[in-house]
Amino acid sequence: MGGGTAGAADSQAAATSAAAMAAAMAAADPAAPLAPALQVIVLGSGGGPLENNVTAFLVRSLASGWTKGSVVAVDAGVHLSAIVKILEKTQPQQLGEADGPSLPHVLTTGPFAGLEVCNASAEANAAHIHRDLIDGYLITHPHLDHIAGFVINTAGLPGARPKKLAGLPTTVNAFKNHIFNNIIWPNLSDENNGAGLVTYMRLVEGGSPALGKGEGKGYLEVCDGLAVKVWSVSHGHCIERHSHRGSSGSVRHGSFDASSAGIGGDPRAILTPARGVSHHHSMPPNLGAFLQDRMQGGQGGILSGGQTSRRGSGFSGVQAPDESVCVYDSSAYFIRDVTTGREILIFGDVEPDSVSLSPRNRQVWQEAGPKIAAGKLVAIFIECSYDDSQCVDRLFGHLTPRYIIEELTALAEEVVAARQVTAEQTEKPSAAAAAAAAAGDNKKRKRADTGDDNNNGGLALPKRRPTPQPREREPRGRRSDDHPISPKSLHPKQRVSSSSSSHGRDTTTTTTTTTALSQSQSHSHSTSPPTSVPMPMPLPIYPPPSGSPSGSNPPTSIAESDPQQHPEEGEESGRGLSLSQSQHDDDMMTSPTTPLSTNLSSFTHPNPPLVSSLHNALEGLKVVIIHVKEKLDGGGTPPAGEVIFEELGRHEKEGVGLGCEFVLSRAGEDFIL
Ligand SMILES: Nc1ncnc2c1ncn2[C@@H]1O[C@@H]2COP(=O)(O)O[C@H]2[C@H]1O
Repeated sequence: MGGGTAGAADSQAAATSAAAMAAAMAAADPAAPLAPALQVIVLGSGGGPLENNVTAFLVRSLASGWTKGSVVAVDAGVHLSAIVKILEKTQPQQLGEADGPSLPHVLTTGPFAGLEVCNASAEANAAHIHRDLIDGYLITHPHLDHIAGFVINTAGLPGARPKKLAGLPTTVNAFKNHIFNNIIWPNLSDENNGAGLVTYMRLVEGGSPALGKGEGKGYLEVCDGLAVKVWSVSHGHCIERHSHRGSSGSVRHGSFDASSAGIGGDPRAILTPARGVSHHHSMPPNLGAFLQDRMQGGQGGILSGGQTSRRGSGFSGVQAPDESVCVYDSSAYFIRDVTTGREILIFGDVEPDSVSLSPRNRQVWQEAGPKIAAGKLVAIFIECSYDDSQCVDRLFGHLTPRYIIEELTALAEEVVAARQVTAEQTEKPSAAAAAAAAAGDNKKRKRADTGDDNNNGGLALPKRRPTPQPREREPRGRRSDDHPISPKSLHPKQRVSSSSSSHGRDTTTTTTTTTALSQSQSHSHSTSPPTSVPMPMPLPIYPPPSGSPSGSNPPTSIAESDPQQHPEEGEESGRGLSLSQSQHDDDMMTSPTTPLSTNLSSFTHPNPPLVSSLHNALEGLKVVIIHVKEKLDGGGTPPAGEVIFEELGRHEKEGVGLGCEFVLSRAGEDFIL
């Protein structure tokens, strides 16, 4: 597990030279596997409630060594204290003392192996790392558990250069208006007569086409050897009357919630690129900038039917008098090693497309798919805040294992499509030309038949699920709840049992899907009647593809999956799988974020050829689980991360088997990728 903490200075140096070699090899042979090029240090792996382990990473290009400004932080819920903790564990004993290693000293173990330190004190060395090595902070969203370390550390440790605070304009605006506002915290920024310790970098969503070239087009170089591209994603919704939000005069930039925009036609036409391999065919990569321009140009009315769209920072909702739903913006960063082109993808908090009022994950997967197919994108850091027992109305904009699988299935579709395009493109030109000529008419006819007008460059792609539609909102007239409300108090009549909410999360445990969990937690959780329990969405579990490795050696043997032989497990799985549509709909009414029934049917009636092709589609990809929320139950309950890990493994085994490697992140560890 984990990355390369075992690595000593030797291995770090080897990795660095390997990165240089890889670049040379890649230039000679584009198909050659790339050597590690990136390091990710996990400073904070959790999502609370413990405030000393909240989201924070350091990323660097191995080729850059430990030079000034060579490290970029991704979120900084914790920061300096976590670096101190790592150094305290990994600096040699008696460093700088008569009977210990002399100073300066090159660390030989831990995530900072290879770094020369000049102090015996771990704190002083951590201060050096913060002050001199880390220049840029990529913030996914402005929630406290992602920014607190940065805010506190930056005031106390000014360096010679301002820290670059980079994020979507919504994030930057939130810092301006709600953090560095001389109320919550002094204005450390270089705007509005601030102290100048922080300079804001407003990133263009989807990358600016004016930046970079070739495969690096659109990427912004944020530090030595690293370039980034950001996409906005959704992190739950807020359902309250909030006239205070957006009243600051900040116009929301970047991401765009067409579901609430009042734009005619299918919102996916704008939000979601066509199912082509490259969405850039159908949408400018800097859609955010385009919309930003439109809005700044006094055309904000396009968002709200003629009303000025003034929105609160970090929200995708439209601040219109008759609108009371907004979506928290978060983001996902593609981080690219400039020398080798190797990439990782790090998500901030994110919710599943299937429950989102503003589904935006598909566009990230459409960008990621071809990169995975090309072997460039090697790891995805994605949150899994809760285990599968968390009911939908308590997701608060987060993922659980079942939704991770759902999202990764969408990614797998994009990877398969990209591979197919590559395969077709590398066919003999003459054969391809002949086939294209022969198939041209057919395809035209087929597109007309299906109504699918996506332009895939003339290539027949496997049919992928469309991005879920934003949920239709109730007509205003039908809502009597025109008061500040929380999501869980919506549709009170539709709630099956009021005891469900009073029991909180405990009532959800009957949805537990792992045998281990049900055994270990059955004593400590309430046993509410099943009718009061929101049921889980059926998982995207497909039969193993015939002829595939799992066909001959299926991960779930008949005996294993036979409910007669394993009644407990069979019952749980069976319930999730055989749930009727009407029963499912009833259960999901407990949540305002009820997944669309179309999503459900897409899971229960998958396209067989596509399902088959998804098996092992993500082989070679590392999926690092972050932002796990501890339950702090005590009493021998397994840590939340272990439960999540087990559930992911079970979904992999019983589902299509996407083939990726799941890794649970832990603070203090690192990944060499
Ligand atoms: N409506 C709500 N009621 C109670 N807790 C919430 C609500 N919305 C968000 N939260 C919690 O607040 C937390 C803020 O950070 P997170 O998004 O990590 O996780 C969130 C939930 O744990």
